[in-house]
Amino acid sequence: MEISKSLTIAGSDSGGGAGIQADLKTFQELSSYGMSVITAVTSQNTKGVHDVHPIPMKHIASQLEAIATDVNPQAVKTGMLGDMDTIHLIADRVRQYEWKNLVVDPVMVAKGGARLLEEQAVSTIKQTLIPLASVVTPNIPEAEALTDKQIKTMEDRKEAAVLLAQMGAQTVIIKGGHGTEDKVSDLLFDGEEFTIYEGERYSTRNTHGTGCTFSAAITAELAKGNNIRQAVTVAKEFIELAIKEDLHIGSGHGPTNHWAYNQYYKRNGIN
Ligand SMILES: Nc1ncnc2c1ncn2[C@@H]1O[C@H](COP(=O)(O)OP(=O)(O)OP(=O)(O)O)[C@@H](O)[C@H]1O
Ligand SMILES: Cc1ncc(COP(=O)(O)O)c(N)n1
Repeated sequence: MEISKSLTIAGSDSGGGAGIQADLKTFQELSSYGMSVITAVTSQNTKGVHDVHPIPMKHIASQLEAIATDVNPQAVKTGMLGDMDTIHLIADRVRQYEWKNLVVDPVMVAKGGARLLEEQAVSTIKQTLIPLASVVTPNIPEAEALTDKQIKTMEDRKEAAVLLAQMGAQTVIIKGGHGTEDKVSDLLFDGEEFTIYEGERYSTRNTHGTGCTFSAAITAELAKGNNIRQAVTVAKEFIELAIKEDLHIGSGHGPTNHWAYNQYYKRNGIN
């Protein structure tokens, strides 16, 4: 059996809850071999982002090349990209290396409020990365920034999803973590049909890196050859358990529990 390989192109979170660290933990838990291209090193903990060191463009390019010339991933996700030049470089290399199953998580602002993408680069994501995306996974504020529309109701979310599909994404998932309903609902649009994934909204501060973890789980499942709906079903279960069975690490917004999914199945005697 061929081993599935997943690549994340994102920022490092020294606190271990989001970014590259959340992605690699998720790939590992879902049995996909994880690789990384680091775009920036953040000094970060559960209380916030304290410093950001962007990786020089030349070195981002050489990380991408090192992977492409040896071990090709079956699925790739992007997270924190920082600026326009980095986005252009990544879009260029994804095309050049013919990488398929691109999951674009358009990370813009950290939970604590620090900007992880310069404001002018939002339009670069729209123009260069979304047209290459198999899936784009904005949260509600990111969907508003990408479509220039306020999102209050489910109808607004559907309109935004259609606009994002018109920009070229094959599938759009607008995540509902920032919504105000009692239940949390993620909206999927595949260009034809809408599907709402509704689940319990857990009351916890430990939601640092939920978006990174969710998109990484989709990536790992696509790398294994699953289709998008199968991948989202696993990713929803993975993130729900990771939030529900939280770890209480740090004194701010703690990370999610990346091993909860596998522990749940072990507890229930399923391997
Ligand atoms: N309190 C919660 N209870 C249950 N599920 C949640 C909760 N918060 C978020 N989720 C789920 O987590 C996933 C990520 O959603 P969210 O909207 O929080 O993304 P995000 O804002 O990009 O995350 P982050 O910026 O923390 O990485 C979605 O599947 C969403 O439904
Ligand atoms: C390197 C990196 N990537 C992504 C996030 C977003 O996660 P959150 O919105 O939970 O802070 C982050 N804080 N840091």
